[in-house]
Amino acid sequence: MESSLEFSSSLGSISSLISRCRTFKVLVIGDSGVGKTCLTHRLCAGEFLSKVEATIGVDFRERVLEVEGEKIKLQLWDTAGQERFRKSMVQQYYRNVHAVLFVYDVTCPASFRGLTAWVEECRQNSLGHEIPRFLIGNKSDLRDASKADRQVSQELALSFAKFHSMVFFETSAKNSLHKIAKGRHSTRETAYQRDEVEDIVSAVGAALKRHKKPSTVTSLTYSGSFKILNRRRPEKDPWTCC
Ligand SMILES: Nc1nc2c(ncn2[C@@H]2O[C@H](COP(=O)(O)OP(=O)(O)OP(=O)(O)O)[C@@H](O)[C@H]2O)c(=O)[nH]1
Repeated sequence: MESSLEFSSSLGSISSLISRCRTFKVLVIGDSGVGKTCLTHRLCAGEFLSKVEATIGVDFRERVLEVEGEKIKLQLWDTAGQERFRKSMVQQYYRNVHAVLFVYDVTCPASFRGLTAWVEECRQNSLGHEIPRFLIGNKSDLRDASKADRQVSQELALSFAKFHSMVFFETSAKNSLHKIAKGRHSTRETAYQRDEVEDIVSAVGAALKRHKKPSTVTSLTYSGSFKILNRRRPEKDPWTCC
């Protein structure tokens, strides 16, 4: 008897958790090859995806997090960067979006210039200015001071972000830990600051927590990824960036 009471009370707490968990659709857009798949995988699974193929249509990934005592679920829509793999789905991408992540590659100025077209696509699909927007410069692990003139500077990205009312982050899906040199002479004394990718998750979560029109989730919370399309993927084009 005691155990069945325990069972029903734990069922009760699970159902209250389910009914209280709000789901937010987060659209991830940017040129092909900037690292949207790797970044969303890192955001949800906490690791770098070493083998990737071009996204066809959309891949979904989910991350549950707690913000100020409330559990919320981010449903990340990892969209295709290549026009031929996205054109039939654009309207679905923009339906009921709660936040947008604009991703570019810091080592590829063309992908930064391409952001203007992504902003325009949002406008054409009637994305309101109240929707939180985040600008993410990915692949910071590939920054090379000797090639600064061929990379996207943080100052330039920051001014773009300010102009478009976006919150700016520079990160790496591969290695987002900041190195801090503690000693002058010893490389072994290198320490690491907190994970930037987690900072992005927290910032998105905090912005969405304040969102006025969330949807309530009706399924169990789940952290992981799943795909909408099950078509065979073609070989990924070689990255032809700057
Ligand atoms: N060094 C480094 N490589 C990365 C990083 N993120 C992604 N990559 C590499 O960049 C390439 C493209 O990554 P994807 O995540 O497939 O790019 P995408 O934007 O999803 O591309 P589409 O699906 O075509 O839109 C792959 O070879 C990744 O291994 C990063 O932070 N650092």
